[in-house]
Amino acid sequence: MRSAPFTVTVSVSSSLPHLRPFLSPRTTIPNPNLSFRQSYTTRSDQPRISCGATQTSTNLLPSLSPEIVVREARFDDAWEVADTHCSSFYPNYTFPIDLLLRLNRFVGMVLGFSAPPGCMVSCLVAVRCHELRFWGLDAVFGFNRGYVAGVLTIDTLAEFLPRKGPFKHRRKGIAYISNVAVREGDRRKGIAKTLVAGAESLARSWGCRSIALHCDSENIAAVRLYKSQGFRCIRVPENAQWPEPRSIPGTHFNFMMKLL
Ligand SMILES: CC(=O)SCCNC(=O)CCNC(=O)[C@H](O)C(C)(C)COP(=O)(O)OP(=O)(O)OC[C@H]1O[C@@H](n2cnc3c(N)ncnc32)[C@H](O)[C@@H]1OP(=O)(O)O
Repeated sequence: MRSAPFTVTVSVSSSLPHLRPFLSPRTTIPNPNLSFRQSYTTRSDQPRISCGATQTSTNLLPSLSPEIVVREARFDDAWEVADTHCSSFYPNYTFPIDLLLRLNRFVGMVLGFSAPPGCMVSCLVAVRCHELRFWGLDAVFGFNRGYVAGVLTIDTLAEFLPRKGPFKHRRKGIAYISNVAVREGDRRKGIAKTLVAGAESLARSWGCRSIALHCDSENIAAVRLYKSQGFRCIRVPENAQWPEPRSIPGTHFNFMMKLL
C-alpha cells in the first residue's frame, strides 16, 4: 500500500487545559466540546487557533449512523489517527518498525505542521461509538468515547497541483484530499464514502470550487471509491511535470477531480 505524505494539522480540544496557553488571547471559546482547527493566517506562519468555521463545518459533516460519526480530529485522537493510518498503509510491518512508524506519525500530529498564510489543513476522523451504554455515566466520564475507524486529510496547500502563471502562484479554491484510510475490520461499510462527503462539506465551507486527489491507479478499491463519489480522472499531459505525492518509484497515479 502506498500513501501520500501525511500533512495533518493537529486540532486541539479546548477542553485540554495544557493547550490553553497556545490559544491566542483574542480567541473566544464558545463551546468547550468543539474541536479547534489550526488555520494559518499570519505572515510568520505561526499557527493561530481559530474557531467558528469549525462549528459550521461540524454541523455540516455527515454521519453514517448514530454509531459512526465524522468530525474533525482532536488532540486526543492523535494516536488512533496514527494507528489507523499505519495499519492501513503499512499492514505488513512488524515490531519494532510498525511502532516506529506510528510514533513518527503521532509526533508529527502532536507537533503540528507549518503551512503558508491563508491555507487550511484539517484531519477528519470517523469515530465508531461503542454500543455499550452505562446509564449515561459513559458520557460523564468519557470512558465510552469510541474509537477512530477511519481518517482523511484535507488541505488547501495545493502542493500537488500545478502552479499558476509566470510567478508560479499557488492555486486557490481547490481542496486536496490525501491519506484516506479505514481500519480493516471496518471496511465496506461506507466509512470512506462518508469521510469523502465530509471533506467535500468542509471544502465548500472554505470557499473551494473543486476538490482533487492523487490515487494509485492500481488501488482498485480507492479508484472505485472516488469514481462512485463523482470524481473523474484528469489526463495529465506527458511533459507537464506536475508535482506528485512521494511514493514507491514506478507508482502510477490517477489525478482525480470533482467540481463542488
Ligand atoms: C487519496 C488517497 O488517500 S488514496 C488512498 C486510499 N487508501 C488506501 O488504499 C488505504 C487502504 N484501504 C482502505 O483504507 C480502504 O479500503 C478504502 C479507504 C480504500 C475504502 O474504505 P471503505 O470504508 O471500505 O470504503 P466504503 O465502504 O466507503 O466503499 C465505498 C466504495 O468504494 C469501493 N470499494 C471499497 N472497497 C472496495 C474493495 N475492496 N473492492 C472494490 N471496491 C471497493 C466500492 O465501490 C464501495 O462502494 P460499495 O460498497 O457500495 O460497492
